[in-house]
Amino acid sequence: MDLFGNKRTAEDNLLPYDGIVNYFGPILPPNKAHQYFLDLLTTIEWKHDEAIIYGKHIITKRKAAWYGDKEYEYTYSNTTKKALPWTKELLELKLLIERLSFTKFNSCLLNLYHNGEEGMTWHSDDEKSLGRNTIIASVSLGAERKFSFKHKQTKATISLNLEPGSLLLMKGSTQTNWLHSLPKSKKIITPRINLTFRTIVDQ
Ligand SMILES: O=C(O)CCC(=O)C(=O)O
Ligand SMILES: [Fe+2]
Repeated sequence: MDLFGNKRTAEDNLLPYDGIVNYFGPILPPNKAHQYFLDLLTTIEWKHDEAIIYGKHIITKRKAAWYGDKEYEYTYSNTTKKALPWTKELLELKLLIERLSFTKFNSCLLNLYHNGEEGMTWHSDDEKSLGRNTIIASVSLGAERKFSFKHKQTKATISLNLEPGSLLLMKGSTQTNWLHSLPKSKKIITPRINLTFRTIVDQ
């Protein structure tokens, strides 16, 4: 709801300037969202992420996985992953998201946060392989979590709750001008899965 009692819709831009973020709210009924959550828990090849940060070998508590049309390579924090072939559930979700966003995606990064002690620090998804003004579609399953944006220059921040079964689109110059994060919270004791559908420009 805004100040005037009007309901927010997917057309509203959550960012005041320098980028576009659309929140669709739940796009799956609760029972379907829960079934996808359970299916993805067992069918995805979850692995603890390894990273080299300040020369130190780190193994994250959070688990991750990388899928795509081809064996796309995904590199961050000095480690590289090769995309695995789509599973049945991922293809179904990809088709649904493509219909709602009028956008084609060729890859998906998944994250599994076991509870609120796991999160993701401020970053932008501005890897060269995504190209400029890339569109990222983020689907959330499981625990509801807070998600925040911070402008790189003005430091303005915007937060929202990502509900289970919901869709969030980040587009335009969002990744150039804004950071985003999934803050940790001691109150959250149940797991969450996040899928970010992406488009890798040809490698
Ligand atoms: O878990 C989330 O909602 C965000 C994940 C994210 O920012 C990413 O995978 O780049
Ligand atoms: Fe991100």
